[in-house]
Amino acid sequence: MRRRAWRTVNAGPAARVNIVADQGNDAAAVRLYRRDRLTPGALPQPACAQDAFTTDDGPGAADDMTEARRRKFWGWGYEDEQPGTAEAQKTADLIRSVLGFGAQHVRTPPTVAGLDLPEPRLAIPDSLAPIMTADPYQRACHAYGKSYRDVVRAFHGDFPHPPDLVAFPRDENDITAVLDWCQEAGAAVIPYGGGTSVVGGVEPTVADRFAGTVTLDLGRLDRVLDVDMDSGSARIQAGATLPHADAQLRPHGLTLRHYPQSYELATVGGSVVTRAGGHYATGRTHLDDFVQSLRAITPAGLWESRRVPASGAGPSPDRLLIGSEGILGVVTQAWLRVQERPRFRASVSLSHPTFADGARAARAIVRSGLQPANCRLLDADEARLNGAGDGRSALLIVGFESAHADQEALLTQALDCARAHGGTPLAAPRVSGPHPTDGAGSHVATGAEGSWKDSFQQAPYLRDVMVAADILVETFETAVTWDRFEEFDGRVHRAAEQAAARVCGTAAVHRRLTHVYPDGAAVYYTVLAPARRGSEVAQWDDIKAAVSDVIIDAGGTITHHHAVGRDHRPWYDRQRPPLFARALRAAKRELDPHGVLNPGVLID
Ligand SMILES: Cc1cc2nc3c(=O)[nH]c(=O)nc-3n(C[C@H](O)[C@H](O)[C@H](O)COP(=O)(O)OP(=O)(O)OC[C@H]3O[C@@H](n4cnc5c(N)ncnc54)[C@H](O)[C@@H]3O)c2cc1C
Repeated sequence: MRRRAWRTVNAGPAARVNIVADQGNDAAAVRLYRRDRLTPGALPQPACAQDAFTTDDGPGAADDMTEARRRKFWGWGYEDEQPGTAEAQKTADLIRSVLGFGAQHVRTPPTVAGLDLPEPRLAIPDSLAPIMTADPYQRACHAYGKSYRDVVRAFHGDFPHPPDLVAFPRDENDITAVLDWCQEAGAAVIPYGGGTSVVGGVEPTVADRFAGTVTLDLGRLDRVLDVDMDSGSARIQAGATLPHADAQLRPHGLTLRHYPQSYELATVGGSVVTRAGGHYATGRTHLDDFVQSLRAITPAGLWESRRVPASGAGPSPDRLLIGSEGILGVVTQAWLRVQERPRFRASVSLSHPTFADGARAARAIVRSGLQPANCRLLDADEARLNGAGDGRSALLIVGFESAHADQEALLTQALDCARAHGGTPLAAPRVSGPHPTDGAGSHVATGAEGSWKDSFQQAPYLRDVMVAADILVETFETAVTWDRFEEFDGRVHRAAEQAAARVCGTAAVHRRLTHVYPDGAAVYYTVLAPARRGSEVAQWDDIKAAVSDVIIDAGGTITHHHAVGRDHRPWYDRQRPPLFARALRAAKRELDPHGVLNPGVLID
């Protein structure tokens, strides 16, 4: 007999968290979502920690944060979204009932007052006092990215190397001034966008030769500066969060349509330099393809590329900065290709007997020339955990969208491909449009598709609760060509299951295809296991090393969209051609002669 329990939790003035537990005999799902937010494009600009600064702020302004909406310094989202202990306990109990492991009692998160941060090794120079701070909250906030190992360490109050200072430049002159001062002072500079890196990209762990570290938070550079309606492009400052960029494009009927799972907090600049992948399964989904031209401040001066729709003039300057992860320069603005808001949509969800069957269907769809906006395959366990299946079959979600044309015929074609590979539609296809350009009354995901979408958007919030409940939850991702796909996926999945079971005693490893290409696919694995309090990072590092070795040995990439940072270095070093590493080092020497920009990332 199925039981459905609704619980509503007030988690703060702006947050109402609804927890849905949908439990059957052998199937259970936990979903946690906030209805008032998380609709891409409709989000208000989140006031960031750094928004407390205005251009009129004087020295030490960071200490006065009372009016600002502050990000959690240890986890995902904002302080006012953090549920109280009783509410977190209820959520944790539900999760434990689904997974079968987790602590009986959740731990309470740390407070800034309880932190024992090392003293800053650098003193703020008078010239930079209006934009720099050594405030403990800001230092803690900028000490880590948002991977599991980051959240765990922050949750434990473990902050051995926060940045000594945090700078909030107001313009490019400020960036130049910070870079100049850091070169003189022998300090390393860590460019910082939304801080959502999951690969140690913003963690200020640098060699002893540096006198200290300064994190350069781009959050004040957050405007859409120009919109070119004729060419369908916009000039956007690097520090704009993706929702804030979208909110500024919306009055023009435009959108970035770049939706990483970290959409809420990630920035335009951070996405460009990490070669981020949005969750459009095909077509234009990588930031690489959005970029028309870039502007950056390097320690050696200004870098700006010419804005043209395409060019055959030698190696692309933009391609050197895209993916440079803050080691070559600080990207300050980008001309990006933007899109008209979609008005027509069509989608369907299908069950497939196995993950491999579903993958063959996805391959057939993209090989036939179709470019669905969504073509996401969840294995049976992943579907169940997301409340989108009973754990017996894989789930394929296919969706099309367009600003101009009805999508029904394309969906029918995709449906035929999927059926030919054992797919069974779970419900009648949904076709809608034309919707108004403001998105009102548009296609709302329902059924399995809706369940998956809710879970997808809420995953980072849920992870904070899992950390408090001693549940290890982390993901890794890769990509491989179709000719090797099934063997590769089998090897990696087995390696993850074995490593997680060896390290944690028991574990669940789920996977999904996040992106499908005519020549291959990106696979994304989620590991859930009981964590040993105090050993979580060692546990994860052990599992991660085992699976990363297999990924590289089996011919995959160490990352499809999470970037390299510091954490992926050992495997990236094996993946890239040695001569390329030398060429990259030479470029860095030219642009950053003192090597102050993000040392340890990508190269030494
Ligand atoms: C829950 C979760 C889900 C995620 N989902 C996705 C996903 O779906 N797709 C995806 O691609 N990634 C995903 N990520 C990873 C992360 O969100 C991306 O790498 C994102 O692009 C980082 O953007 P950011 O603004 O937060 O950059 P940050 O984390 O601040 O920085 C990332 C790197 O870029 C550098 N940097 C930042 N801004 C600049 C700048 N202006 N100039 C020069 N260097 C800069 C930093 O030094 C660092 O090395 C996810 C992360 C989390 C926590």
